[in-house]
Order: sequence, then structure tokens, then C-alpha cells
Amino acid sequence: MAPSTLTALADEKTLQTSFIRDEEERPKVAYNKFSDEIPVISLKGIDDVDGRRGEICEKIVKACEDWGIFQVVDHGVDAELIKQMTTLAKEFFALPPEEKLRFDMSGGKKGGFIVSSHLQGEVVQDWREIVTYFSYPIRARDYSRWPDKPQGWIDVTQNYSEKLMELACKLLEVLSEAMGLEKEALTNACVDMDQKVVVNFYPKCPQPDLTLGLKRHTDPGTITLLLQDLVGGLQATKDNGKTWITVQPVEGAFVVNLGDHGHFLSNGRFKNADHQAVVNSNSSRLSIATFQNPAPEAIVYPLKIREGEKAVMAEPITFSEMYRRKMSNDLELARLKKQAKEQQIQAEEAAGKAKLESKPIEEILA
Ligand SMILES: O=C1C[C@@H](c2ccc(O)c(O)c2)Oc2cc(O)cc(O)c21
Ligand SMILES: O=C(O)CCC(=O)C(=O)O
Ligand SMILES: [Fe+2]
Repeated sequence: MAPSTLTALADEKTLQTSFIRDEEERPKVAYNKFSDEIPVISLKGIDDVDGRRGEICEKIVKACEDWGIFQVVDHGVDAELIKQMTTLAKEFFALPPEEKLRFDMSGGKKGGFIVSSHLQGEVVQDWREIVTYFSYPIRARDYSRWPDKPQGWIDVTQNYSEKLMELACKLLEVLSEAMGLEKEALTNACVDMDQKVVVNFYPKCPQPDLTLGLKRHTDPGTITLLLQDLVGGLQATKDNGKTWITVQPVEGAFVVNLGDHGHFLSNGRFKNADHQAVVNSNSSRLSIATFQNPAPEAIVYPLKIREGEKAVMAEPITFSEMYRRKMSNDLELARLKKQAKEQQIQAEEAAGKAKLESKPIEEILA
């Protein structure tokens, strides 16, 4: 069971065992050893069809083929709005536990506050608190699950969601063109675009080398726009976890992660970003992930299969089925890992006992 909030645990000297990860899962690179491998792309001139658009498009394609990640600046989202959003988010996490827990979503509620993970049944806990809103489609908004504190939060969040939806649609147009399709192809494939905002708060951690803020994963949707502060902690791998890099935080930039849906629609040409978040003992960290997903009933299947290529999917399925399979695979994997670990401990204990039993009593007592 995850604790109700992390505030109390952050002041302890050692980490509770429920947060301790297996050695191979622990961070391999420091949270502040930044890499410049992920390109930072200016979107200035993106609407000049005969000008900068082609050049921007080329840079995005390369980044998607390489990592499934790039950063964007000059994106048109007002810096003041970004500041308000991050300031209010920090104020929310600084509220007393009972205020945050008024929006507790641990019973499976759609939106609100939770410690560690949105997934029930995770074996090891993530070192994070989250608050999440389902912001699109607008008709499905349930404002009773949007915190009413700090004051002004709902207005700012609405505005932020709208501006990020506009930016995401712009990026999806470029990605469609990059796939050699009509610019509406990706938004059409989403049927009615869903948007979910997840604000991640990673408190300072007493033993950051033993745990993760958010375990390794790929995002399920089409693209995710991630706003992070300047602390650092977002890490990515492109060799299945052998080596990792820490993404250089850039003030006011959005990190764009391609998700599983985007990966499948491109028939695997564009990577789904394989990433995680690490924590540290010096400062807390905030990131805001805006997940742009297709409608649950949207059909997931490659939009274009190039000559000589095979489809990366066996059959078309709905996005909700794709999401369900992903989550149950993730949980099953974690369960099998836990089982294997328990069996290994039991085998080691049994071997130790057998060794002891085979010794003469004089040797044991010596
Ligand atoms: O919090 C997240 C992060 C991310 C995610 C995906 C899959 C995982 O197994 C995992 O541990 C994290 O994507 C999300 C997608 C959602 O719909 C909600 C989330 O809270 C998240
Ligand atoms: O906090 C971060 O840097 C990563 C967050 C993330 O990957 C997510 O919310 O899906
Ligand atoms: Fe993610």
C-alpha cells in the first residue's frame, strides 16, 4: 500500500522498503549530468509553408526516428501562463495532507490526487505524488475532481489545457506530413482527441540511488508534452535500458515524447520514447505531463506501411484495448519479477539451511 502522502517520508533518513527497486532498475546516471543528445527545436516560422516548415519537419523526423523525443521552444505558449501553472501546482503540493486527500483517487476515481502511481497493484512504489485532470473532450470534464485550491487553479488549468491542445494539434500536423500523409491524418486517426494533464511532484528523497520517481515506461498515447523545472531528472534510453541519458532542462521548453499510439501509427518508424524520472536528495522537482490520446474507440493500426515493410501490429484494435493490454502486461511483468525474486530468496535460504545441516555440530558451534 502506498502511504497517503510523501511529505512525512521525505524527512526520514532512510527509504521505506516499499520504494526500494531491484539493482538493475536503479538509476545509472546522475539526475544533473545533462546530455545534449535530445534536440531543442525552435518552432518559429512553423506556419511558413515555403519557409522554415520543411526544416523544422526534418529535425522532428530525425529526433522521432532516433529517440522518439525532442524539445520545442518558440512554441507560442505564453511564458506567463507557464509560470502561473507551475506556481499554482507547487502551491497545491505544499497544502496540508488532508487538503490534498480531499481529492484522493486511490479508490479508482477519475482524476484527483494520489501517491506513487495511477496503476493499482504495482509492486514497488514510485517516489512521487500526482494530481491529474481529464481535460478533453470538454463534455467529459468532471470539475468535482479538479482541486479548488489554490485559488485560481481551475481557470489557469483550463487555459493551459486549451493552449497545449493547440500546440499538440500543430505538432501532429507536422508529424502527419513527416509520414507522407495529409496534415489532418493523425488528428483524424484520434477521432476526438482526449487530453489528460498529470502534474508530477517528486519530493526530496533520502536515498535517491535506491529508487525512481517514476519507473521506466513508454507513454500510451499519441504524444505527450512535458514541462519540467530546471532541477533535472527526466532520463531516456534508446538501447533497451543498457545506457541512459538525463535530458537537459530548458526553461520554458516542452519535451515532446512520442507514445505507443504514435509509434504504431507510424508502423514503428518513429520510436515510442523509453523513459523514466529519477529523484535526488537536494531538491524537490515538478513536471507537468499533458497526454494527448486518441478517443477510446479510435482504431489503432499503421496509417501507412511502406514498400517492403510488414505491419508492426497483428490486427487493428481500439485504443482502449491497446491501453488495457499495455497496463495488464506492465502489471504482469512486475508480478512475475516479484515472484522470481521471492523464489530466489527462498532457494538461497534453503541452500543455506542445507549447508548448515550437513555440517558436524562441532563446526556449527565453533
Ligand atoms: O503517470 C503516468 C505515466 C505514464 C505511465 C505509463 C505506463 C506505466 O506503466 C507507468 O508506470 C506510467 O503514462 C500515464 C498514462 C496515464 O493514462 C496516466 C498516468 O498517470 C500516466
Ligand atoms: O517527470 C518526468 O520527467 C517524467 C514524467 C513522465 O514521464 C510522465 O508523467 O509520463
Ligand atoms: Fe512518461
